[in-house]
Amino acid sequence: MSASTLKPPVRVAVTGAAGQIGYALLFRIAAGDMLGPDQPVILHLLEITPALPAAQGVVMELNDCAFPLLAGVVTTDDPNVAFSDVDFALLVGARPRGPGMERKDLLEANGAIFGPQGRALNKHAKRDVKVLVVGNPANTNALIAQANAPDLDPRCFTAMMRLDHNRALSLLAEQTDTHSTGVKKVTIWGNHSATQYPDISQATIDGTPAAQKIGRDWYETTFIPTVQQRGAAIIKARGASSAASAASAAIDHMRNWALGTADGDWVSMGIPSDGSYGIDAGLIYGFPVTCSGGTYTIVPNLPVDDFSRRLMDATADELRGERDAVKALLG
Ligand SMILES: NC(=O)c1ccc[n+]([C@@H]2O[C@H](COP(=O)([O-])OP(=O)(O)OC[C@H]3O[C@@H](n4cnc5c(N)ncnc54)[C@H](O)[C@@H]3O)[C@@H](O)[C@H]2O)c1
Ligand SMILES: O=C(O)C[C@H](O)C(=O)O
Repeated sequence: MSASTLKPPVRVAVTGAAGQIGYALLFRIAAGDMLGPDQPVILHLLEITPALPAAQGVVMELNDCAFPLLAGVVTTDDPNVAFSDVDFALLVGARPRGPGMERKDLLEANGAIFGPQGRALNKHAKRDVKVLVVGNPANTNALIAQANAPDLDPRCFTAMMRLDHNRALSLLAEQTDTHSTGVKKVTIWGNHSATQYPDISQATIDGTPAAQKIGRDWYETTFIPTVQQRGAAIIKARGASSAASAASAAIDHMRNWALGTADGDWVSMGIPSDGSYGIDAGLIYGFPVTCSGGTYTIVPNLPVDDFSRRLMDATADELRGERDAVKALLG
């Protein structure tokens, strides 16, 4: 692409830039996977002070790739610098869980990171900044950041459900011997946790309702728990939490938010509830959404049967409990 067909650069902040997700994410953003082949980016990397030398090493490697779309890199340990004028912010920097832990066990250690970052975004980011929280527990960390950014539209803050969504697509494709691109209209409701509800009641597989292709028993006893527990299974297998697949999901989430979703399908995003589907307004909850023109819209009027209602309410209950546990951090 010639320089004259490129858009003006946008600023993309990534926190935890020296971590394992950061390492899988930054090169793909700089290659244009997130915002397209005509969109130059200036990366703003935030790390804690002791990790700055490692972050500098990542910058050396970014430079060594000579990416045509990389228009600059800012590296800092100061959120006020990192979030200055940013159009996008991917909040990854936080502790990962180890074996035997649930993601909410990280609330105390990680919750404290997101208040100051919310305040810095409030002061310095573009007013239409798109924020994706990846650091766990992602939904409640997004709530903390949002609560500390009262001058930004609350809808600027989202949490990542896309890894769960992609896991569900892939598992359904494997089970029905097709490709994940043939699987549409899957929803991950609720929390990015073991209570999430991977719902295939509206899903189609190669155009046929999923319920006609897979048995109810496999759905309830294998599919749902496998998607819910996939993060723990990766930790067990790798000895470290998912990184490349998490980075890929973050790219997918931001690309769809910025550039739109495909006709005839939707994606799952953790977004502030507007009360749709009986979910308390304000909770950062996974919903089915379509995106267009840089905004997301909850898919309306889907039927909810008793089975779905029970699982949607259970994951909302967990989010309410997490919100109550961090009351002191909510500004
Ligand atoms: N939402 C999801 O689907 C999903 C998927 C995978 C991992 N995660 C979560 O993402 C987070 C990061 O995972 P990882 O594997 O990259 O961990 P990691 O330990 O490899 O990297 C985390 C990085 O964040 C940095 N960091 C810590 N505090 C920071 C702060 N205040 N500001 C900036 N940087 C800071 C650390 O120095 C470290 O370099 C974890 O909380 C993990 O559980 C979420
Ligand atoms: O499971 C984890 O702790 C990491 C991440 O949230 C995942 O789902 O892989």
